[in-house]
Amino acid sequence: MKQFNGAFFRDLWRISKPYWWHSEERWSARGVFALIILLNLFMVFISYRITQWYAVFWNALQHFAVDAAWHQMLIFLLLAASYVAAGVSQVFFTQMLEIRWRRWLTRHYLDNWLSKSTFYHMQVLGDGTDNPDQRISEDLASFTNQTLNIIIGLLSSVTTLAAFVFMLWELSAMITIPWNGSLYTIPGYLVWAALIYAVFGTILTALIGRPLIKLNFNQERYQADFRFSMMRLRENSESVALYGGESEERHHFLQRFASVYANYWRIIWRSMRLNWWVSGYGQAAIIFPIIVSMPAYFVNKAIGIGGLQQIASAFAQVQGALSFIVSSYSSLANWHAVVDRLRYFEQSMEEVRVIRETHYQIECRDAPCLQVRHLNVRLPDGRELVHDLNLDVQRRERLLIMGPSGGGKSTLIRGLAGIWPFGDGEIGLPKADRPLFLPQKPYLPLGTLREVLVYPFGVTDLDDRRLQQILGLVGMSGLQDKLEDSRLWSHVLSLGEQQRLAFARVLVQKPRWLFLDEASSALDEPAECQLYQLLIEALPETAMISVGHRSSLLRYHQRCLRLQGNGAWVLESLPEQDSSGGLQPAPV
Ligand SMILES: Nc1ncnc2c1ncn2[C@@H]1O[C@H](COP(=O)(O)OP(=O)(O)OP(=O)(O)O)[C@@H](O)[C@H]1O
Repeated sequence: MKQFNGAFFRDLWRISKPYWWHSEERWSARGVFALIILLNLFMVFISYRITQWYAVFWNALQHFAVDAAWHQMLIFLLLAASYVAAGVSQVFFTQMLEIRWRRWLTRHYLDNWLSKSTFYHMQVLGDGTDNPDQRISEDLASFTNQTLNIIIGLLSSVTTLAAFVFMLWELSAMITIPWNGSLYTIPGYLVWAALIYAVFGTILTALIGRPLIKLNFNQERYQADFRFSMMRLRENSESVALYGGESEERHHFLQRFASVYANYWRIIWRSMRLNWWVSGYGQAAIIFPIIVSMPAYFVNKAIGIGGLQQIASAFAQVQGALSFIVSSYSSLANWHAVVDRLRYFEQSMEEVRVIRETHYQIECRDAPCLQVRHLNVRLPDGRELVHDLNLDVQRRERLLIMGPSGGGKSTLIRGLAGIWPFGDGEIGLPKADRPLFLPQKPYLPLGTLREVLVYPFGVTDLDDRRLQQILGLVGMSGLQDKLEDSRLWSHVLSLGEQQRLAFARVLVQKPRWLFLDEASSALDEPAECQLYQLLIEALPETAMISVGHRSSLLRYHQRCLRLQGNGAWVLESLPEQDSSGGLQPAPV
């Protein structure tokens, strides 16, 4: 699997194609890429000239030609300055292309991950992709960086090869090898020597370095798991502190870190073997061309020091290009691992999409009110939580959903929200109205209190005075002067206070259709009643569908849907509002 075979290149193409083929940036990206290639060609040309320069300069030195040597120094200055300018520009444009590509890919992946609640379905379906956040934040960065560097490196090697093989071939003609009293010339002798040297090196390096691909892949995964476990502690710091679960957590962290540690040792041993080989191979490359040209220098004196220098330099270029894979094996291994991880991530998003399309058969359509027809809600294993539900909820109407714990109330709400992928039937809602769903644990985004209040729609026509008034109404007057404060609100506020903020959100956004999934469960009964009363008075047009356990909620609703947990359900209408709380529901 971990080979640079057709499957790898197909994956690489699949990840790269949208940007280079379809994106709105494709032309500018191609233009910058072409510029990088041109700069590269220019650099190869300069290298070629410098290699020729070696011969002239060293021969001038050998013959004590002072003027010629100084003249060559000047030429070298010009060549070196051009090389440096081209090199710096090439790095600049490569980095520019890299960050632009990364920006585009990040948006693209975020769109796919966030669209149609894919992030949620990946979690619900227990999909195997670990740490999607890391895929998007880190792997995309490595992918763009490594892909560009490796491809540009490869192109550079090919052009270098093309230029220097020719030179080396010509230089080979100068080398004659004495054998059995005669002198022999082998056409392309130096090219063959470089080829054998590089192929031999590449094969051995591939053999020694191949396990690094899997090891690097695992290392990233273990590190992400380790980091994720600590992130969970941060999120649940209070609960862990209250449970006194520190030693258990510590044990858990160290267990995860043990995998990081053990795998890293494997990488160290494997890298050490590889480094022995790569370093030795690199050192030998300095002396190897001199050894193969020695007969020409010592035996038949066909070349001077200049020729020897030129051969060494040209050989180094050819061998360097041929052994591109040799010198960058570990980055190729990393690259492979990054491409694999992105492919798994894409594949998981795709699988979730397919499951959603095959299992999710709830048709959502436009309707004058909430209309539920033949709705079946199931668990992933096929067990039915709600069977053949038929129900209409009109504007201004309020429905309470009750039932045993684990009976499927929240799952039904998820189904009504269109995010639960297992079920079929029909749900109608007025398309123009944006329903608001309040879960039991309100989500408070990072940002100012104002941003928390206007989440998720982001805008409000209400001024500060009205927002402060709303905060007062939901019993959060202590926050009235903190609209611009940016804090980790979910950590600062108690669950009850967070639920009060969620009610404030309802008053800010005034939805026509409001779904409350135990949205007041952390409040005491009087506070819960007060908030319900407030909503009913402030939003008389709004239809409310609540999930709750407390019978005190019955008085705020006109009907009650009781789920039995085995698919069966009963719809009851409730007597008119009774402030005494003594309600006796009557079956419909
Ligand atoms: N992602 C999931 N995969 C498998 N089963 C699930 C998943 N989510 C929920 N369930 C199961 O679905 C059943 C109904 O869960 P749900 O949260 O809807 O119950 P509930 O009636 O809202 O319970 P409670 O009153 O305790 O909040 C439970 O048995 C639960 O374990």
